[in-house]
This record gives sequence, C-alpha cells and structure tokens, in this order.
Amino acid sequence: MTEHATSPTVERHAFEAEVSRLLHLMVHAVYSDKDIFLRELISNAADACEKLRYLSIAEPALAAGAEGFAITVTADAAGRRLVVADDGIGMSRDELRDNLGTIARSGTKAFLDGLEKKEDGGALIGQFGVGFYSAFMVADRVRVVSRRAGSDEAWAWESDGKGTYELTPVPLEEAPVRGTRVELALAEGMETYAEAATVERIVRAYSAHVPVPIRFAEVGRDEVRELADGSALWAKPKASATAEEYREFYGTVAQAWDEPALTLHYRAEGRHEYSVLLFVPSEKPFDLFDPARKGRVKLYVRRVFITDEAEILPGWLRFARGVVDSEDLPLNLSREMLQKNPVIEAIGKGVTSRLLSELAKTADNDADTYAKVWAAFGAVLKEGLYEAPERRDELFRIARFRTTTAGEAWRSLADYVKDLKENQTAIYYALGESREAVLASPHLEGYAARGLEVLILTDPVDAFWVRTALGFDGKPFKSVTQGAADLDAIAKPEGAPEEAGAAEVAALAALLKEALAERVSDVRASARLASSPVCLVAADHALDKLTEKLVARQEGGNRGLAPVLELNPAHDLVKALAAKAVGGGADAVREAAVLLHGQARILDGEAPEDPATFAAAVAKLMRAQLG
Ligand SMILES: Nc1ncnc2c1ncn2[C@@H]1O[C@H](COP(=O)(O)OP(=O)(O)OP(=O)(O)O)[C@@H](O)[C@H]1O
Repeated sequence: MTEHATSPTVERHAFEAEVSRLLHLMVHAVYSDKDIFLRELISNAADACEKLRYLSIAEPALAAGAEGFAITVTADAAGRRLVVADDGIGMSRDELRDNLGTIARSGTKAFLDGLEKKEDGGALIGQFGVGFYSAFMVADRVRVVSRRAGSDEAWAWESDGKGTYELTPVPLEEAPVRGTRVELALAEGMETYAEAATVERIVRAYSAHVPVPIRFAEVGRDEVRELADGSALWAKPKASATAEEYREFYGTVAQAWDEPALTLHYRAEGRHEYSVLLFVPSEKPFDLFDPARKGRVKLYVRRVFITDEAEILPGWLRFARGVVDSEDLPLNLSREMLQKNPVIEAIGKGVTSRLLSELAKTADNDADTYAKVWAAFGAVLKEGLYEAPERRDELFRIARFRTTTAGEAWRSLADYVKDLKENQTAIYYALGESREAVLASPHLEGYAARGLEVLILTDPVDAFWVRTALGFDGKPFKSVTQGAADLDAIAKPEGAPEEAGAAEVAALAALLKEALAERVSDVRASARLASSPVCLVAADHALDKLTEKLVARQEGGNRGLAPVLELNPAHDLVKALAAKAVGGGADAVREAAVLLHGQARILDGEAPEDPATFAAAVAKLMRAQLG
C-alpha cells in the first residue's frame, strides 16, 4: 500500500498533538465496541455525499456523470482489507491535511480532555466514536484516496496512526472519479471486519437509515448488494411517504406487527431543528410495565443512529415508538452528554407537547381508535398525572374513564362535569381492584340512588394520582369510601323509606362505638347507603381505603387510622337496633356490633377481624332463629 512512500513527492507530516493523544487512547484503551468505526466512516461518506448534493444544486457540473450518490463498502477477506468509498465532495490535498491531521472541532478537544481523566475513557470512545480516527481501532494502516469534486488532482493520505502521516499525489486513473476511498488494512484479530456477515450486520444496525444508498461488494465476487436504500423515511416530506412505507418502518423500528393507532410525522424548525416519526401502537407490548420503564425512541443525529437510550420522552409516554433526528447535536455524544443535554430536553418537551395534542385530536375525531389507545396505554399515561404536574391539564383532557352510569362508554372529565347533578360540587370516584368489585360495593348505593355518576378507578396508578390532583374544572375529586358523604344537598330518590329518628340513631351509634372500641374511629349515620345496613369508610383525613391497602402492602403493617362505621338510618335493621338502643336493649345492640362490623368487612372483601367470635355470633343468631 505504501509504494508512493519512496516517491520524491511524498510529504511526511506529524499529527497535531491532540490527534496523537486521541489515537493513543483509541489503540490502548479497552473498547466496549469497535463496530462503531464503520458507522463513523459511513457517516462521513454520507455527509460528503450530502454536501456535494447541496453544492451541485448551484453548480451541476460538480456532480456530473453521477446517477445519484452511493456509498460502497468492499470486503476483502483474503487480503484482510475493508474499503469504504463514496462519490461525494472529496478532499483536496490541503483538506486531507487539515481534516485528517488535526482536530478542528473544539467539542472533540473538550471530550478528549474529559476522557483522559476517566478510567473508562476507552469504553466511551467505543460507545460513541470520535469520527474518522476510530478507524485505527481496527486497522494497522489507513489509506485515504480522495479527489475533490471538480478537481483534476487526486491525493492519498496514509498513516499507521503512530505520530505521522504521509500525503502523496495519486494518478487520476488510480483515484475515484470523484469522492473518497478509505482503505483499511485490518489489524490482526480484526479479520471479522472483512467478512460479509459482520459488515452487513453493522450496517443494518447502525446505518440502515443513512440518506445515501449503501452497497456491498466482496472482492472476487461480481454481485453487488444493496444494504440500505438511502431513504430516511422521517426525512422525507410527509406528503411523499406512503402508508405502506410507514407500516414497514413501524415494523422494523418497533418490532411490532399491529397496525399503529397513530402516526406522527413532522419536522420542527426554529430554535432546534429535528425530524420526528413516531408511532403509537394499538396493542400493548408485553414489557409495558417493566420496572425499568424504558422508552424506545431512537435518537438520530443527521440520519446517523446514536442511541435508543436517550430517554427523549418521559416514562409515561414509553409506549411511543420511532425516531427523533436532530440537526443540532454533535455525533459524538457521550453518555453524560445524553443525560443532561439541554437540546435533548428541549426536543423532548416539544415532542411530548405534540404527541399529547395529537392524542387529543384523535380522541376528538376518532373515538374508536382512541378507545383502543386508552385501553392499552391509559394506565401508563396516568402516571404522568403525578409525575408531570405541569402536564396535568393536557392529560386530563385526554383521560377517559369507566363510570357507574355510562355502561361500556368511555367518559371524559369534561363529559362528567357537564352532566353534574344539581348541587353536586365534587367529582366522585371509587377505587377498586376491578369494575365488578366496585359496582358491588355498598358505598355506591347512596350515589346510585341519586343517579350520581362515579368514576370507577381500577388501575393501581389511580390511587396515586387522585391523591395529588387538586381537581378538574374547579371540582375536587372525592372518594366514595372516604370521609362523610355530603349527599344531603342532592335530591334524594323518590319514595325513599323513612329514616329512624336522629336521637335514636345517635344513641345506637354511641353504643356501637363503645362496643367496637379501637376497631372504629367513629360510628355515624350516612346518606351513602341505600339497601345495605352498614359499611366501613376511611376516616375524613385518612387515606382512601384502597390507597391505605396499597401503602400498607408497600410499607408493611397497617398504620392507617381506624375506619368509620356508617349506618343507613333508612334500613329496617338499623331502625330496629336504634329502637333497642333507646329502649333498654343495650346488650342486644352490643352483640349485634360484632356482626355488623364483620359484615361490613366482608362486603369490602376482607375477613372479619376476629373470625372465631364472628362465627360464634352467627351460629348463636341462627340457633335463636330456629327457636
Ligand atoms: N469520506 C469523506 N469525504 C469527505 N470528507 C471527509 C470524509 N471523511 C472525513 N472527511 C472530512 O474530515 C473531517 C473530519 O472527519 P471526522 O470523522 O474526524 O470528524 P467529523 O465527521 O467532522 O465529526 P463526526 O464524525 O464526529 O461528526 C470531516 O469533517 C470531513 O470534512
């Protein structure tokens, strides 16, 4: 490869100090992944094509004879060589010297300084690459033959990466007609990079969406295969992309084969420029509730894949799949730069807003499709209600609920508020393990009797957001199993049975409270019930009952306030007991206390606190019944 080295026109140059440092690091550090060198070379080749593509708009002669641009990767397994060639802009002698002998970008210098201080610097290089020089991770010698578009000179740059490089003129017949050929003499142990399977794998993994076609040839074989067709779908204008292309792309990017419920494709311009092509699947992926809750949006920088771990979108949008392609970010992003990068954060905010407004549009215009999205991902979106309070209004707008009065229809909070009953000032909700369990709960009777709508909340996440949400449209959220049910202001159902007198009920409540001692924090009459005699509710300032259960499960032990036993003063049993309470039947009331309390617990899906005593009381009652 170095036959020109003895020619009198050979110029030998020393690398700039920084380049030597970089090369030293490349060769001596331990790399996590050398594959990225090919991504870097292909990225440079694609950039060169894009540059010429742009220049030739004004000056078509520059790209004369080209039928579009292409990158050709040629593997020579026998010769242990790999060549990456492009027909892009090319480099003059001075450009070869300036670009491949120095580090022009201050970002790389800073990166380098940071890198040398770290023990795992090598791993960072391996992961993100630092451009052309990464070729020395796999090659002993690198030769770059280039002919600048429009020039009638060609030059070769060659180096073993150990301090110096040589520049040599090359006869035009040995040079590309235009563009650059990077020839790698692979180091020992790096033979795999001259094998078809390896090259193909790397190109598909990293460069499948580079905006220039990538062809692959093998020395000794005629066949030339296209590994990538050069169309970055997201970079195309929306009008020219077909539904079929979107579907295919969704399949590869999401590894999913359902029909996406929503496709979001746009280009943002202004402070940050980026393209977005995102999909909302219509089916739940199996790992949606994976504790890592990772997003799957791929970050590209100028059509070059960077990472799918940038967490561009918040965890509560992790079901979205696709690509964000930034024009502004540098290609060599380190992991640290990814984490607190203001550009990525700004992009994330912009994409989040856009996705939420698209979801809102779908909810308004295509309720059936939206119902699928909500059924699959509503539980995830609701995480945003407490994780991102600043997004709460947007999320409330797209949140949908099952309610006690709407049957199979999904209701929005706006629907709910529009249909409030006279004097209703709160949005009522019932937490439960399932819809059936909630509907069977006695706590809802008084609401049902008054025709009040109650949101049925059965996702584990519901217990968390309702606690932090202040309300919607000025109406607070109120649990039907917590606190006093202030239903008195709301018209009672027609023909409701007469209630026991307040004084009698108060006497009954006092006796029961005494008998139940620390099992209850209070006993009181309530409008919550219609057909059941009693129920248990959470005390006014305690957590909702289901929340309490969840917290107890997490923190161990039940540390909540004892519940309140509520009495239905219109129920025959309560009326009879109230009469006993004021009529010298205190003992009978005390005996009934255990049964009432146990029964209320059973209706909540729990065992009586002291099952043996409860069972004995039931047996005694049955015996008495039999006479
Ligand atoms: N195939 C090529 N054709 C034309 N110019 C090239 C080619 N490869 C590299 N260059 C020139 O060499 C410069 C340095 O390349 P290098 O890969 O080190 O950095 P970069 O491409 O600018 O940065 P990065 O790869 O991190 O985006 C490039 O900016 C480009 O001007």
